[in-house]
Formats: sequence, C-alpha cells, structure tokens
Amino acid sequence: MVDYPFLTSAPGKVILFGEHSAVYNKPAIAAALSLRTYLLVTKNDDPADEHIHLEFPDIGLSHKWKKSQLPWNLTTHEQGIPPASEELNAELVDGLTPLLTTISSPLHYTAAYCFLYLFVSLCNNSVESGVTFTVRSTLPIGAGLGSSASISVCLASGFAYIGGHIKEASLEKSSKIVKDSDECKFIDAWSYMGEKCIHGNPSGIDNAVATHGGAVMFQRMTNSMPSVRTSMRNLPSINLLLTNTKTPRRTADLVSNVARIVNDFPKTTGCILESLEAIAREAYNLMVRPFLDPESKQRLMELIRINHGLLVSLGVSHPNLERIKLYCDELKIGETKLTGAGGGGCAITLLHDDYDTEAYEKLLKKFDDNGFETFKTTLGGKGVGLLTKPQAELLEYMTVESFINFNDTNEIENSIGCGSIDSWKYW
Ligand SMILES: Nc1ncnc2c1ncn2[C@@H]1O[C@H](COP(=O)(O)OP(=O)(O)OP(=O)(O)O)[C@@H](O)[C@H]1O
Ligand SMILES: C[C@@](O)(CCO)CC(=O)[O-]
Ligand SMILES: [Mg+2]
Repeated sequence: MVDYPFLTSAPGKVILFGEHSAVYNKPAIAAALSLRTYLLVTKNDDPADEHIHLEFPDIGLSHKWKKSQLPWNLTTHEQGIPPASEELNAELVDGLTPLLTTISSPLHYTAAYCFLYLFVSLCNNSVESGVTFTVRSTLPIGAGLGSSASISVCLASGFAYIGGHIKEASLEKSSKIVKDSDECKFIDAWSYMGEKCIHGNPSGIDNAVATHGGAVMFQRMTNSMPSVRTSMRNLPSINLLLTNTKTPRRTADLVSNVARIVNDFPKTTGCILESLEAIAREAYNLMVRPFLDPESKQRLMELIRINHGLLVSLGVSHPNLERIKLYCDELKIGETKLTGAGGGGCAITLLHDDYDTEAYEKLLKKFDDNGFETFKTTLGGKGVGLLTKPQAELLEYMTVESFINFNDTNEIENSIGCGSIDSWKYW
C-alpha cells in the first residue's frame, strides 16, 4: 500500500554529440543535468471524489478524469517490461482519444496523452481515486534539455510505484553497482513509451539518461535488440556554457522533418549520418581518457564545430542558434553546437581555456540583449529518485497548492530538490 504523498524526480540531459543521428541507430553521447523535474503525488480526503487529477502548472494545464471512464480493459497489466521494439498499444491509443478531445493545444495534448497512456498501463483499476499528480520542473520546457523524457520518467516511476511493479528505492545507491537495477530497467522501458507519446520516434537516449543519470554513450539497435548504454564514469571536467535561445519548438516536428530529408536524400544523408557516427565515436575516445590534454581538447572543439555544421545541413538549426554561434566565434569564446532537437531551444559552447574575460562579459551582454538565458549546471547527476514520508518530514505538510506556488526554480530546488535534501532514494 502506497503512503501518500510522495515525490519522484528525474534529471534533464544535455546531448554533447549525436542528436538526430541517434534516431537512426547511431551512437550519441549525453549527460544528466542538475536541472530536474519533480512529480508530487497526493491523495485528498474526499470520499466522494471519483477523479484522477493532473496538475501541470509549468504549461498551464489542469485536468481531471473520472477513474471509471478510463479504458482499463485495453491494457494487460501482467505485461511487465515492454520489448524495445514495441509500438504503442493501438487499441489503448484509440481508447484514450475520446478522453483528450477537449484539449486542443499540442503542448497540452501530448503531455496529457503521455500521462494517461502511462497511468492506464501501469496503475491498475484498483488504484484509489482522489489522487492528484502535480509536476514542476526546473528545466526549460521544449528547449532541448530533455524535459519530455524527465517528465516521462517521473510519471513512469510514480505510476509503477503505485501499481506495485517496482519496490522501494534505497537511500544509498552504491556507486560500485555496475548492473542496472530491475526497477531502473522497468522505468527506462516505460518512460520510452511515454517519449513515444510525446514525439513519435525517440531513440531512447533522453529517457535512458533521465532514468540512470550519469554520462553515457548510447546506441539504439536494430531488430528488437536492446539499446547499448556505455557508462562514461570519469567525464573530464569540461567548461560548458549552456544558452537557451528561448525560441519555442517541438522535438516531434524536428524529428519528423529530418525523417523527410533522410527519405528524400538517402545517399547524401547516409553520408551525413555516418559522419555523425564517426564524430561521436572519436569524441567518446577522447572523453574517456583520464586527462584531456590540450591537443585532445582542441580536437574535441573541432568535433563540436563539425557536428553543428552537419546538424545545420539537416535543417535543425535556427537563426537564434546561429546568432549564439556567431557571437561566440566573433569573440573567440569557444566552439558552439545546438543541443537536443534544435530548431530553437539550447546551444552548448565548449569554452577555450584562455578566453578573454572581458570578451566573455561582452558575450553575456549580447545574449541578454537578444533575450537569451545562460545556465550554470553540472553534468553527470543522479538518475530517477523517490522521496517518501518516513524519511522526509516536509511531505507531512506538502500540498498541491504549496507545490504549485513555488515561485521559481531556486525555490523548488531549495525546498524539495535532490541537491538539497539527502533523504532522496535512488533505484
Ligand atoms: N514540466 C512539464 N509539465 C508538463 N509537460 C511537460 C513538462 N516538461 C515537458 N513536458 C511535455 O514535454 C513536451 C516538450 O518535449 P520536447 O521533446 O518537445 O522538448 P524537450 O524534451 O524539452 O527537448 P529535447 O527533446 O530536444 O531534449 C511539452 O510539450 C510537454 O508536453
Ligand atoms: C533529436 C533527438 O535525437 C534528441 C532529442 O533530445 C531525438 C531522440 O534521440 O529521441
Ligand atoms: Mg524531448
């Protein structure tokens, strides 16, 4: 029996090399961020409440469904982990459609669709009504930092916990554990289905990083083989600047546009995808060395520039991303590439060791003038976490209202954040 309220949390990610080519089964490198999404699960005391409530204030979405109206008969709850190749359950997708007709914005629709798909799949009909699922994120949403995967992981882990598919997380996840826990495998596989609801054809890299944390080289395989995730334990300390253009875009649109180009220009794009693979492999070899010597660092910088150029050729840049690159080039600050799906969202700049601090100040001013936002964050953080009552006193008085009313990301992080409360448990 689950003791309400409880919280789950998962990190965003930054892709260093290999976005988009990851969808075509090429290797890519990504690391978890310290920016995270948090899901609060509460139960009210009203016995007459027959609803399940969703509160997604970050995107302005509040909704509820009568529990008895959900298509419970369209799932098989014995199914456990879905195979890597599994498509969304078409009958369930059809069964959910009438429940989403009043939601018109695509941003809201995909979030609610992901919520319902995972909820009906993972919680069974005996789940209590009067439960509210409230999500807050310290990540920018739709900006290339894996917000969709981190919400999918929060939902999949929360529902799997309620549905009894996974057992309690433990307070100390030993850094010596090399094998993935069954719980993490379960959450990874189901959050992948959540990502499918949000953007159709995900590679699985974002949800893998949001589940397991750390830094990885990831490659999706063909023919139903499970993806390969190679942990990169001692990532060299690289000085990265993360800049958000704040230009909105949807990963789903960018991924489907690349699919069209790949289809229309198979030979040309085949070569581009192979080049992207070579870049990720060389970057991996450079980054797993114990020490990044100046020559290796220089090569890494050049790989960043080449990677960005190839992404431009696939049509996933944006004038604002090019502006970031232009300013960094002009002021000789470092090499820049877009990160995530592109089309807006964020860019990363690997800083030269000897960049001029005055030039750096000028750069920040230019970014500010353009309405861009820079982030300080650390790479390689923890994966999916759980906060439950006996350990966390704050849950005694945490309400949906207080959670929604956190003013900003600092307040969220300081009040409940994985970085500030050490009673978070990890699977
Ligand atoms: N905090 C949140 N609250 C509600 N919905 C969210 C939240 N975070 C993400 N989403 C859902 O995820 C969608 C954004 O996902 P999308 O894949 O387009 O961008 P991203 O994951 O931020 O970037 P990328 O996929 O390039 O890393 C939103 O439209 C919304 O449906
Ligand atoms: C664009 C993409 O490669 C990364 C999005 O963060 C899509 C994916 O791999 O699922
Ligand atoms: Mg996404």
